[in-house]
Amino acid sequence: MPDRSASGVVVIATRNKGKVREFAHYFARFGKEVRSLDDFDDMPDIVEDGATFAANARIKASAIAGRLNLPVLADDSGLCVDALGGDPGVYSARYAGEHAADAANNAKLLRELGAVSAAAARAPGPPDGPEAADAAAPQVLSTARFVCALALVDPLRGDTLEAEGTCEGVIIAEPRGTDGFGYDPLFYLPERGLTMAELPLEEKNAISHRAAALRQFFERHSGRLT
Ligand SMILES: O=P(O)(O)OP(=O)(O)OP(=O)(O)OC[C@H]1O[C@@H](n2cnc3c(O)ncnc32)[C@H](O)[C@@H]1O
Ligand SMILES: [Mg+2]
Repeated sequence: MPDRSASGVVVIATRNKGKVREFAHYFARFGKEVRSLDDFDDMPDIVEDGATFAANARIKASAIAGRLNLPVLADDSGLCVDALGGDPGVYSARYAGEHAADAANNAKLLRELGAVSAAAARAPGPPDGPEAADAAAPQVLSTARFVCALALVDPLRGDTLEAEGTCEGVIIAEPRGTDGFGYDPLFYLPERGLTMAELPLEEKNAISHRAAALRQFFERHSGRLT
């Protein structure tokens, strides 16, 4: 039977441009283009009130798949910080309030972790003194992980496929790097000596929680999105 869900396009139920960039890069290797909610008119606002990342991914995918009558992939993701008992978790996007900007969420994360601005705390010193030491060894505030849950709701086949991935790291006291989005500038990968925001897109896409979730998706459900 021909795969009626096969096409050159993957529809993703997201308005997050950072996610779209990463998915577009990822699916390009399969010759697939990505469409997001910004590419369609009259898409509903979705209330992400699930208790887990997986529940929210299912909510987003099924809301849009029902509207378009097409297979739709959704990503619900976030940051879980051990020193904060797993927060902000499913509240990552709205940690500093509904529609909060990334900078506000990052500032709140540092406040909750009790970080004083290193610039304010640092006593004046020789140019190659404390600053140079900071660049090599950032101040670590907590261990943490990014989590990504994926759900593909396919109304043509009547099924829902899921996968989940994580990426371990630590939260540092001062942001570094300008790539990526969200909490990337505060999420440091000790084995790389870089934050997620210092990695080029192709490297983030090789090691991130989103990449891990996609890998699991393809292992479990081979052929369904490619
Ligand atoms: O719901 P959609 O429309 O997909 O977009 P969103 O930004 O609201 O996405 P989520 O509800 O999944 O919330 C995820 C938040 O977690 C953070 N986050 C997720 N993945 C991240 C990543 O790869 N790097 C940095 N922060 C990330 C970031 O703050 C996101 O806004
Ligand atoms: Mg969201």
